[in-house]
Amino acid sequence: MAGEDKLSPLRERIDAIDAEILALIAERARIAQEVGRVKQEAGERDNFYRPEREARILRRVRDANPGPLDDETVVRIFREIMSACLALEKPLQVAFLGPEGTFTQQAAYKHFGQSVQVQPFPAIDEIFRAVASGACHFGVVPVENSSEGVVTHTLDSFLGTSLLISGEVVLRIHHALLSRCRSLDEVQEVLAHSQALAQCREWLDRFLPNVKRTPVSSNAEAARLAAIVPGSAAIASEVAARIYELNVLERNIEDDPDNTTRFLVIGRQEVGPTGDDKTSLLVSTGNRPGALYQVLQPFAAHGISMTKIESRPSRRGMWDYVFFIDIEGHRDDPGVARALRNLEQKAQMVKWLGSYPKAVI
Ligand SMILES: O=C(O)C(=O)C[C@]1(C(=O)O)C=C[C@@H](O)C=C1
Repeated sequence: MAGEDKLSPLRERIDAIDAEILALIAERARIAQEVGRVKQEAGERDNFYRPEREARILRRVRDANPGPLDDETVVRIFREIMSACLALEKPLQVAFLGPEGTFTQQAAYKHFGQSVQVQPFPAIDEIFRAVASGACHFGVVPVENSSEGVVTHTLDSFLGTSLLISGEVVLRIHHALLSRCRSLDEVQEVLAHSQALAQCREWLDRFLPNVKRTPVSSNAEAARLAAIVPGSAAIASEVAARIYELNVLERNIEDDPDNTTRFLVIGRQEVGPTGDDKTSLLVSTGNRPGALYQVLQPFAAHGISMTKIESRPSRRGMWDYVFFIDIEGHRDDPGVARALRNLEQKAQMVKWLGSYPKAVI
């Protein structure tokens, strides 16, 4: 075959490099096992996963990437190596909003790698319960979407929990239209989560204007139904198409090409500072004049930037609200610590929901 004589020496070099990579990965894995033994001897039972250390490693890899592979690709490769190393120390159980094939499952794998055991739960509050009870080490829940805003179920679940946020995951959301049908004109009903229906509204108005739209509990549930309800189609991910054996009738049907969802990782452990962190807070002020100003002022005074503020009913009475606030920095950073002390003097209640590394990719 043409060029074969030129390929052989290149392939020999690749073979030699693969042997070196394999030896180095094996050595890394043995050291991770040693780390696991040290943690065990120190009496750790559940604290094997160290998000702050992982974020530092992944940022170092991203910043040192010489190319030609892009940053996302090299981070993904190292993410998987670390995931496998952690599984040698202690396999993690991670709860996600199911069923199989949801974007939340993709977010869980993006954050923890493929070597964790993921477990689907049908509702957000069940994920909180699974983590609080110790049935799972961590949970992954959606918190906001760039076109649809906050996921109120998730915010409300923080009102009554002592769980902490240990990380965030940012995922680009690409919706596809999946069906057993062979073409768009056979489709009589579109099933999807209400947020996905809203995110694809312009596309649906244009290409399936007279087709019934039915909201269901998740996109993966829509895909599961589309496999058994004749004439139906689901809006879901291409991963769901593989799981439920559906045809991809159309790709990227979201109206906003930058459609992104942010997820939170919830757990029971505190995470140390990494130098590029976020802190989430729940603040209540009581219903008095200037309450919001009192909440914002300490951050402005200490030069802390706020990345999000969201108000929700407190469930304690009519017109009583709580604020969900995200700020830049870790609670151990001196500026953040000063702003929080100041805020505690002004607000009725300040609940720290966790300080955690910003998403690396
Ligand atoms: O440094 C540690 O504490 C480790 O356990 C090692 C390691 C790794 O593979 O680098 C694995 C899991 C932790 O979450 C962080 C890092």
